[in-house]
Amino acid sequence: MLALENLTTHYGPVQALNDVSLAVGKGEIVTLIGANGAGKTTLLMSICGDPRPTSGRVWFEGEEITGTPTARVMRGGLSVVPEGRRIFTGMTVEENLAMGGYYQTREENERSIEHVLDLFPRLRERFNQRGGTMSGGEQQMLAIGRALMSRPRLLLLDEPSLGLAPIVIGQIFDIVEQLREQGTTIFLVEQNAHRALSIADRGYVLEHGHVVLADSGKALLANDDVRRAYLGG
Ligand SMILES: Nc1ncnc2c1ncn2[C@@H]1O[C@H](COP(=O)(O)OP(=O)(O)OP(=O)(O)O)[C@@H](O)[C@H]1O
Repeated sequence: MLALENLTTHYGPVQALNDVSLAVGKGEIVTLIGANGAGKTTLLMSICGDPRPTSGRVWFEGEEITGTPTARVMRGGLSVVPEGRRIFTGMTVEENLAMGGYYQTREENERSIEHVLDLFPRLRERFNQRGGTMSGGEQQMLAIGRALMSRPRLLLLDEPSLGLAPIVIGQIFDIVEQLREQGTTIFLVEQNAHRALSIADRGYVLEHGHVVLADSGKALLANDDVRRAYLGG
C-alpha cells in the first residue's frame, strides 16, 4: 500500500534521512520506532511531501506521490495525524471534525461525523466543547477523528502517545487496533516502543536517519538490542 524507496531528506545542509526503504502492506499496523531526533517525524512528513525528499521515491497504492503537496496526497486516501495534534483550539469538536472533511458534500460530512462519533463516544459527549478546553487524551481522539473524516485507507500517526497518561495511551492504542480491524492500514511513528511493537504486525528501527532493523513486532520486542536501547533493558 505504501512503499518508500531509498528516501533521503535534508534540511539545508543537514541530512535528516539517509537512504530509507520500507513498506506497509494493506491491513497492517507498521510501526517506526527511534530515539529523539532519529528522523521519525521527518520520515512521516516526507511521505506527505513536506519536506520534499532530496532523493528516492514514495509510492502509495502503486502510484508515485514523491513530493506531492500534502493537501493533494490527503485527498487521495491517505491521512495524517501530526505530532502535537494541532487541533483548532478555539473551535468546537464539531467544527474541528468538519474541517477534516471540508471538501466533502454536506451529506458525506454528516455521515463521516457519525462514523467518528461511533468510534469515539467521548467526542459525542463533548461535541459542542472547544478543542482547547479538552484533556490531552480527548484532544488526541479529536486529532485522530479529524484525520478519519476523509475516510482514509492509510492513516499516518505521529507519536499519538506523547504526553498522555498510561491509561489514556491504552485507550488510544485500542482504537488504533480497532481501526485496523475495520480495514484501515496504519503507519505508526512512536517513541513508546513497547506499546507500539505490542500492537504492530511489523516494525522498523530508525537511528540517525537510517533504518537499522526491520522485523515483526513480536521479534523486535524480544530483540536484545531493541530491549537495551528502547525498552529499558
Ligand atoms: N525544520 C527543520 N530544520 C532543520 N533541521 C530539522 C528540522 N526538523 C528537524 N530537523 C532535524 O532533523 C533531525 C530529525 O528530526 P525529527 O524531528 O525528524 O526526529 P524525530 O525522530 O521525529 O524526533 P522526536 O521524537 O524528538 O520528534 C534532527 O536532527 C532535527 O534537529
